[in-house]
Amino acid sequence: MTALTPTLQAQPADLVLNHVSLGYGETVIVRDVHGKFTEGTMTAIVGPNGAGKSTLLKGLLGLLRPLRGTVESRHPRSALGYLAQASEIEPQFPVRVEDFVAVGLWARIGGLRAVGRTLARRVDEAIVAVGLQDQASHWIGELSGGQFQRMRFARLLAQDPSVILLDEPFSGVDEPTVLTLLQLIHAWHAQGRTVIAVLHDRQLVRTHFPQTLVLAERVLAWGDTRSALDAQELVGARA
Ligand SMILES: Nc1ncnc2c1ncn2[C@@H]1O[C@H](COP(=O)(O)OP(=O)(O)OP(=O)(O)O)[C@@H](O)[C@H]1O
Repeated sequence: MTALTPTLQAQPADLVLNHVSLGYGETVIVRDVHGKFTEGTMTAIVGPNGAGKSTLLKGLLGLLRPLRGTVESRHPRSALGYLAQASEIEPQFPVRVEDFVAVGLWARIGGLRAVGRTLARRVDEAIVAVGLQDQASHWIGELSGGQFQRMRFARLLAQDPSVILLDEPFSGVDEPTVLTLLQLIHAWHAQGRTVIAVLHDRQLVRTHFPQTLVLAERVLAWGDTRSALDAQELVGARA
């Protein structure tokens, strides 16, 4: 992707929600969300525990079909990068770091195709970008918690998605790793990619995320971070 400084109003919407309600079975968890995520924006989703933040991400990704309303994506699923809250893989699974990261390519090339030299280089670069070059051939079970999260970010880098959805990416992660991962997120943003992250740390949101969506079953506020968090405080819903 080319670097750009987006004039947000002029950018197309990557994801559009039309009065979307989401839930499980008969139970509605997220109600009547209406709005859009514009290309190149960097949005935090905050709200109390159980507010439906992870559920909203799953709706945006198409992993959960809306109970009401529609979600429109400008991109195929393969161009949406997703970091789930819990790891999607058991840490003791016998796979090496470089192979785990290479799975990020599958979304784009298909799992059974040979990885050519250019793509193999992309995996190497992703591993270096997160500082795991010395662990590339290690089993994933040998990594610390912070290294494991760096590896999951490297897989997203290898995937090269246009829109990145992160569910509590810093939870349980050491401070140096948080700084490294924040740098990667800012680099994605500077490249014009769209970033959406569920976060709990309000100070981190204020410092790093220009846009915020406050969710407590419904959207309480959605806009520039300062106004959204101020509105949240007014209605008394703490992140
Ligand atoms: N697969 C599921 N089946 C049934 N209920 C679910 C499922 N996943 C989540 N829920 C329920 O939906 C509600 C919202 O969960 P969700 O994880 O979306 O909230 P959240 O805002 O991300 O919470 P937290 O900040 O605690 O991670 C919770 O009551 C949860 O128990």
